[in-house]
Amino acid sequence: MPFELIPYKSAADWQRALIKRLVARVREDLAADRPAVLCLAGGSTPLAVYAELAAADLDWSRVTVLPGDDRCVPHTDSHSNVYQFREAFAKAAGITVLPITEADGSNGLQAALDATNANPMHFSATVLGMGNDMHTASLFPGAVNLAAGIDKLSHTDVLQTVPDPLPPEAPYPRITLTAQRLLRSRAVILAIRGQAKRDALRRAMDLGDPLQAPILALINDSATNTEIHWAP
Ligand SMILES: O=C1O[C@H](COP(=O)(O)O)[C@@H](O)[C@H](O)[C@H]1O
Repeated sequence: MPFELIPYKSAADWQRALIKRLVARVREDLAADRPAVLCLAGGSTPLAVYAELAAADLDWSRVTVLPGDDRCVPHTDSHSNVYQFREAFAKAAGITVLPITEADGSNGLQAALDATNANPMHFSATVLGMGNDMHTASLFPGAVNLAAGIDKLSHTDVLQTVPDPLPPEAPYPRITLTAQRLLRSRAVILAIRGQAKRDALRRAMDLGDPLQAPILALINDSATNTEIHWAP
């Protein structure tokens, strides 16, 4: 089954379940003496989850987190996903937060290549978000290189991209992990909230075309059971 939709009655239930799932994934990898690496969605939806996850009783010094995509802005800018992760995980003593963008906000690929080359194995978990336009990570409908980003046979892990049109709330070029890299993970979790995102998911399924609805490349993968966690 390519995906499983898990609805919650409240945001609090959704948040608790996501934290439990992520803690379990990290504990399992640490117990097996594997590196624990969480590839995480940016944007606004999951930030409260990360802030509470950071208080979990884990050996954070053995955990790495990196964004699945980021905006090409300086790391001191609050639109930067890595800036938001550093704030959210401030309580997780010893954690490594890896950037995939350049600190000065330029659109180079070196940081992304360093982050992915240093972590070539399966992620402990990939957490995805989704925009109302059905983009996930920075795989945007209409981007000129979207086909390369969702090609499952590609050996490319990271891409520079420019959303077209640029979203008004974050009008920046982006660096994104590709679909095949995001899916190389022991758990693929789409974490979304609100009716607009549920409607967008329904629209994506009706369209049936990942070039129009990139989220489909991540939830309709025959080799992956993507968990979709949704709350109002
Ligand atoms: O631009 C982005 O948007 C999506 C969705 O963000 P949200 O604010 O609607 O939760 C996010 O998943 C992605 O990582 C981010 O860079």
